[in-house]
Amino acid sequence: MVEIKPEVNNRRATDKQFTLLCIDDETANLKVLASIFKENYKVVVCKQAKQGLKIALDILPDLILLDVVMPECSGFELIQQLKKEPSIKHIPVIFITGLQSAEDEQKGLNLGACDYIQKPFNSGIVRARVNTHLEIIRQRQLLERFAHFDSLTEVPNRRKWQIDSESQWIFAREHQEPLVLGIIDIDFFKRYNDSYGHQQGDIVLRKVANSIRRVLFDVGGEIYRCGGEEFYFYIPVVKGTRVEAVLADCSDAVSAMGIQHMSSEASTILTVSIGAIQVLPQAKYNIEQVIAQADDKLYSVKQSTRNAVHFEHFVDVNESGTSQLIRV
Ligand SMILES: Nc1nc2c(ncn2[C@@H]2O[C@H](COP(=O)(O)OP(=O)(O)OP(=O)(O)O)[C@@H](O)[C@H]2O)c(=O)[nH]1
Repeated sequence: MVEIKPEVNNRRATDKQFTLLCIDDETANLKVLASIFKENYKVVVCKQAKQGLKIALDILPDLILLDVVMPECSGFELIQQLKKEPSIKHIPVIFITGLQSAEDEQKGLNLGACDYIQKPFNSGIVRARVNTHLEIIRQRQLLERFAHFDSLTEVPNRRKWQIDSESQWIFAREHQEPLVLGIIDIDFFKRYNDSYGHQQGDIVLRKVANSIRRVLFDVGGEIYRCGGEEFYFYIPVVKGTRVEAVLADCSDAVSAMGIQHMSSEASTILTVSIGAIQVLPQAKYNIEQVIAQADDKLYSVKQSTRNAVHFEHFVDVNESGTSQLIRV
């Protein structure tokens, strides 16, 4: 059983190991819940409702077990706050409470709880109910994985790009932070397939995607397979992000694998071309316009040497048709 302070920056829950957050003002109840679940799950306990909200935001648990009657903030109040937070509103909440009336149970469920367990509870029943909800979560995560990840390369797909690029865009706009959007394309990949076979081409696609993904991961970015051998990516630009260096690292990560490509005109090894645009998101333009410019940059690489990065700041074409460089 771990009791944690909200300021501690805990690791996020992964789908390998479920994390339960138990919020109850009674230490004895927390001990019982922890003893039931600690063998199979990571259990985080918290004695104060308000702290519970902070912890939930911090660790993103898979499931929350919530008492109702607590000093300073009831479980009914807390669930309403939890459901207002975009990053945690999807997390299932089970009330575990001494309140036994049908009205209270109805209220709890109407507030968005997925289950309502009355105290004193039977350990076996609590375990069974929690396991059922975790199984639903497991299934949902699996479905999301199928829906959002490319099965060949295992990087996120176009559908996920649409979701993530939108939220990155909104975040950057709200925080007035620049964002880089770009496209990566493997050079002479048709010839690679023709020379080394489609199966080998598949292996290379996976290697390329994941080598770049590792580079982007370090700077909070992500790569998406949006076409056969075309990948979109974003990089959030925060203080200290050296965008040119990151883009060069992406290109170098592919070259460093030293994958032989004798029919390429760009090199004797497999290389990529990258077009990228940095933008300070504003309401008057959108992701598609920026990606279109990144595509122009990619096209210009493909028309020249390939195996290179063309990177620029977003150019806004105003109503009079003249271009204007947006300062970022
Ligand atoms: N092995 C494999 N090949 C793919 C897959 N998806 C698309 N491709 C191939 O990627 C190649 C893309 O070819 P082109 O669009 O002509 O581009 P390119 O040969 O890379 O030429 P440039 O982009 O101009 O350097 C095609 O031959 C497709 O068959 C895939 O999932 N696996």
